[in-house]
Amino acid sequence: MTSGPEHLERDFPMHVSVSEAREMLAALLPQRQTEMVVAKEALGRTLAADLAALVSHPSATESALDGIACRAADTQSVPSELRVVGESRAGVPFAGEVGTGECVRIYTGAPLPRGADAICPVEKLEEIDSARVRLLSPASTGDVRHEGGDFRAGEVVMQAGTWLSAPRLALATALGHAQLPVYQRLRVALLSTGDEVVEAGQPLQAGQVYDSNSVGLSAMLQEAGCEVLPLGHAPDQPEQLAQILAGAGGADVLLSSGGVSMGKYDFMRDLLLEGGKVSFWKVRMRPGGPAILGGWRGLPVFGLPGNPVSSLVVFHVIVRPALTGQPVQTLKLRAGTPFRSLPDKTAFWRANLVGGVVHDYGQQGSGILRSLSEAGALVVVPEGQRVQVGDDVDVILL
Ligand SMILES: Nc1nc2c(c(=O)[nH]1)N[C@H]1C(S)=C(S)[C@@H](COP(=O)(O)OP(=O)(O)OC[C@H]3O[C@@H](n4cnc5c(N)ncnc54)[C@H](O)[C@@H]3O)O[C@H]1N2
Ligand code: MOO
Repeated sequence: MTSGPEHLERDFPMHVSVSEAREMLAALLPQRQTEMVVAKEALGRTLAADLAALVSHPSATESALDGIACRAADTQSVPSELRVVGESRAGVPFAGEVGTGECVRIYTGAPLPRGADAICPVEKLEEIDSARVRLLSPASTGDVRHEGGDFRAGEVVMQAGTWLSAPRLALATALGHAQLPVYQRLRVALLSTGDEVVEAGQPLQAGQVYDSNSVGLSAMLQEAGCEVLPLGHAPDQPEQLAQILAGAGGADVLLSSGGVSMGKYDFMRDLLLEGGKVSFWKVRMRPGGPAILGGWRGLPVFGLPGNPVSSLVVFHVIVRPALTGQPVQTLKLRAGTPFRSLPDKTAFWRANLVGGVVHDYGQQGSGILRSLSEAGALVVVPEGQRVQVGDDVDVILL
């Protein structure tokens, strides 16, 4: 007869789908208050309100190039000659009006003078003398940036729920917001488990491994805008594990790695199965299948598998989207090598892009740590599918 923890009487689902796992984790997270944060310090946070532009961009109609501003109609037959009547530079606009046969020297970002509607870049100009230029090609109205052409004052440009990447922080600042309404950080307690796991910097005996998960996961949590409460490392002893978890007060959720699969010493699993509450155990994915979600004394606990590759993949496709509310972004790309999945598991293959085509990274074992850094992408193969060379596949960029 088969035995083991998989065959315990249970009141929770096993082998949930990746999207079910994500939704169940998100459902255990607390509703968060909002706060105002200086834009420079809001990297990775989530906007709690829509942001309308307080100003227009560009704030005035301006030149996109260094050259001269003139009337396009004057330059249709080339070469053409124009009289230079002044200069407009960023911050010091030309006060007059450009008339027929006239031009103004202008620089990128400088306001377009009245009367002018086109730009000719310096590369297409010859200086006849200090007051006259010859145009070697017609001036273009396309090199004028119109006031509000990017966004107009009052326009809602960023939506509540947007995750604040570096470019989005720059945009929020350009909209005129020095402080941003964001959700408070989730406080995530982080724990590594396993007798063989050793903190970096210590000597390593045969059979031991450095605690790479705590460093990788901590960095990914910070990128996701979370506050990390490091709980260090727990040995394979149930009492000590319970004691460490009891010290996670103040956390919104605990993220652990290791001790969730089928082994005798997988105590994170036992702690939740026997003394806690389980929302699900095992996800129909590879790598990452043994992940477990539950609670311990009211604290939501997500147990990642110990294998660093598995924990990275689970973090990417389940944990991060649940913590940030941002969907996993996928691209459709052409397969340059075959990929496949088992009938009951979505496969996430480490892969690389070569000339826009996606290739299998090579060794796919979840103990191959080099793949964490050397693979630039994950190819997603839904349950029970075979991908042939030339087929389109969903790809997540890492
Ligand atoms: N009989 C079965 N055995 C296993 C199954 C199964 O279904 N049946 N699942 C396998 C899969 S898939 C995975 S993934 C692993 C996950 O196991 P655990 O979550 O219990 O993880 P551990 O056994 O504690 O460790 C696995 C592996 O990862 C190394 N590790 C652990 N923590 C860290 C860390 N913080 N930093 C770096 N490396 C770490 C650990 O030394 C092990 O080599 O189970 C399979 N077994
Ligand atoms: O699926 Mo485990 O997560 O292979 O290593």
